[in-house]
Amino acid sequence: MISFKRTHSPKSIISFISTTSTCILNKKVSHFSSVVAAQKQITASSASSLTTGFDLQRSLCFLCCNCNRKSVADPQLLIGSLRRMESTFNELGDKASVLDFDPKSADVGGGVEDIYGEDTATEDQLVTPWTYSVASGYSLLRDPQYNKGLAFTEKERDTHYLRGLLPPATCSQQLQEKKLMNNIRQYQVPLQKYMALTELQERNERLFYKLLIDNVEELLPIVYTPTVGEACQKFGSIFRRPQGLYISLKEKGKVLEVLKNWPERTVQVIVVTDGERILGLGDLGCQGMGIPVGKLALYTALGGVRPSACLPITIDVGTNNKQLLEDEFYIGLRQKRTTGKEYADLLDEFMSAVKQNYGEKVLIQFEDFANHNAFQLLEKYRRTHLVFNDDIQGTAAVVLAGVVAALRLVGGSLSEHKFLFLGAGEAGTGIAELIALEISKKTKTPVEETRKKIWLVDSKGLIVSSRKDSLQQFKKPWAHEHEPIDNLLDAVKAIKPTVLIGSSGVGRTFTKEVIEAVSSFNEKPLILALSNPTSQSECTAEEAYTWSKGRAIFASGSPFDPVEYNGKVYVPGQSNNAYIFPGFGLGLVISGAIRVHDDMLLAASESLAGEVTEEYFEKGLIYPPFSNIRKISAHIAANVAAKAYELGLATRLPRPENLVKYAESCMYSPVYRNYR
Ligand SMILES: NC(=O)C1=CN([C@@H]2O[C@H](COP(=O)(O)OP(=O)(O)OC[C@H]3O[C@@H](n4cnc5c(N)ncnc54)[C@H](OP(=O)(O)O)[C@@H]3O)[C@@H](O)[C@H]2O)C=CC1
Ligand SMILES: CC(=O)C(=O)O
Ligand SMILES: [Mg+2]
Repeated sequence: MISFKRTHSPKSIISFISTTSTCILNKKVSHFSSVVAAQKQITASSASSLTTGFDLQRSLCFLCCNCNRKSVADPQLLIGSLRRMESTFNELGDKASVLDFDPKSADVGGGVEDIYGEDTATEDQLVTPWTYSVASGYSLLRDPQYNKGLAFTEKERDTHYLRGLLPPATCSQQLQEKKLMNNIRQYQVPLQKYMALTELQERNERLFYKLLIDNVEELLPIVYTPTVGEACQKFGSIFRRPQGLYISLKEKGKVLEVLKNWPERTVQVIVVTDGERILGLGDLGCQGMGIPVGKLALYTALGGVRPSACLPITIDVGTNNKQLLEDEFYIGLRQKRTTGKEYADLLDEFMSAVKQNYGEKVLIQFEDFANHNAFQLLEKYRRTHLVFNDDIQGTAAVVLAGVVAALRLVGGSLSEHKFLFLGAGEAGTGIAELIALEISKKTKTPVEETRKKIWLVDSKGLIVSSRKDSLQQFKKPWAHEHEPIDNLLDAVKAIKPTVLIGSSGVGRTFTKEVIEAVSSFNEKPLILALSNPTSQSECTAEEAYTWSKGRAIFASGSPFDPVEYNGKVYVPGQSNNAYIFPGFGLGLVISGAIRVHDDMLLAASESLAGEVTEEYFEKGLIYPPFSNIRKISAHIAANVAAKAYELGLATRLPRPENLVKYAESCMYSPVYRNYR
């Protein structure tokens, strides 16, 4: 048996960690609890030495005798590491007591025999799924967090046992990026591009993020809407390796244990879905996992949150999607959705377990829950957890920003405009409420009054007071006095909105008649078709420009190409919460915020609106391009953090003086690190 004793001093461990990169364990280590105390002691005594970016807990686990890790798959590799570790310590002046290790006493041999009996085991014999414990050599190439492929330098190839495992050529990250973009551009089918990018993410994480950051406008439609929608629909067929954590009804009573199976301990942002309202595609059950994975990729690429600090989660409570239940490749529980107490209990267990495992400051972003759960979950947990509903709150902030920016083009103040929504769910009522709040704050008018400028249409028609008793709770504030109207066109004619917003999840509902009607009483109608993916957009960019005779100011949830109309090129903007949530989350993380407050949403929105400069207005754009998004996210983060400090909700003290600089300094960079 190989065992280690942690008899050396904290100083020597720190020195070791910063000088022996081969001792970084791979992600499969699960014996963390025994090293937490040691970590605390070491962190306290030598915090300033911890600048290497290595994972201290993982490295310590390697050294900890309590772990009782019986073996590793390649003893020779381990012995090599230990020898170098010994000499490192000796060089540093720490003597022989550093390591109590005798390779001769190891009960594992080397060679090519089936020493673990895995190959010869019969079906009813149990085998142990051994894993490499040292990211070096072959395991380093297989570790997406550290793999650099051909970009490993000659020296790194020597130091990390990579000789012969790679072809002789070396190349830069830039060249790798060029090659990959060439490859990706050759795929004609967006889903193939999605799969190629997923494969890259699992192979070489830094290269994946470098590609995404440097080519954000080209790749966003692949890793995000619209392609991610198709990926979720076909998730079972294209599923290769799990990318997040699946918590199903089977794990009831064991959710904390499931969370502990996740290899990373320092999680800052969780995006969680139960898959019931995936974009405008409905209930995709467990296959909704593509959404948390995609959103968190944007957290890293657009907002600079470290990938290891991001955790995608799908809660599988069944699905009511008959087609999926009958699909042989479906990856989720094959049962109808559970509701009521069983659902609430599982969610409650999840929320408690997250807090217990990751503490008070982990951000839980609810994503694509159906509205009958989404509002209740937000209401239930917003006072006890750091929770944020992207569809309700993130969308609200992004749309408010777009509308405020558009005022520069259409004129008037926010309170002088009249809003009509098609769709009165999470997005619709969330946006409506934030607009009403902003007007209320700006004009010092009660929000009950400012709501009267905003009208919503749902599947049954205009929301009016005579329907109040039968309305869901979140619709009731919008039940104004008016005679019933059962369709959008008549509602447009009666209300005469200056701003028309689609959040119904139903495509092609802004018909020619609707757009002509709204254009008949507005010089420049503001039309936002928010529903995703592209197939569900209330209208296309071309329809908006053509039917309004080039007068509409248009943005959509999923991207559309520029449109030429009457010899002029119109560039549609993308009104998507992706502008907000990465920077918003970063702001919460860097300030150590413990709760989300509506004023933080207003702060984020104001920051985004402020990024729209004259050059974009001239093109009719009401959002800045995504190519500037990291700078935009840093500003949003700074504004959100400033608000958190102002409200007394920030715990990271003292407050950094320059929050923009601080936010930028916290952002993850995907440029390769050099290994010792
Ligand atoms: N661009 C962005 O950033 C975002 C876009 N979205 C998109 O918005 C859409 C809606 O999302 P969300 O609000 O969460 O969904 P919800 O299910 O909460 O709300 C949908 C609303 O649309 C109404 N509706 C459905 N069909 C019709 C119809 N034929 N005519 C009129 N109203 C209809 C529903 O009416 P009823 O209540 O009567 O059933 C409901 O009020 C989705 O496509 C989603 O992708 C969402 C978040 C962000
Ligand atoms: C963008 C988004 O969050 C949605 O469509 O649900
Ligand atoms: Mg969403």
